[in-house]
Amino acid sequence: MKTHDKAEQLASYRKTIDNLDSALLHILAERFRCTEQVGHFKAEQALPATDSERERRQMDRSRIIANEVGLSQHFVESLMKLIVSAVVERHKEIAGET
Ligand SMILES: O=C(O)C(=O)C[C@]1(C(=O)O)C=C[C@@H](O)C=C1
Repeated sequence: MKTHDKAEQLASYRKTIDNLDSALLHILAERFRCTEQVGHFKAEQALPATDSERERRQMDRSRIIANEVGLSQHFVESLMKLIVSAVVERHKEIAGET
């Protein structure tokens, strides 16, 4: 492959990566918009920010999906924990505001 073609190939891969990153972040923002509503609902109903049983079931489900799509279970679990811990922090903030 010529140097120019190699550069074009890499640029093409990176365009795809940028599109996928954008899609991922849009979906993540949509999830946070939903959990924001859950946070307000929980605060209004005086429910705790954390639901450990729900998180356990989510982790089980995430591990199954990770296997189905060929992602590392460890990676998916870490990612889900990162996201859910940010949600719990936000729910605590909302509860403190009300
Ligand atoms: O399902 C809930 O009760 C939520 O508050 C949402 C969520 C999540 O981000 O998925 C966040 C915190 C809970 O501990 C469990 C799950």
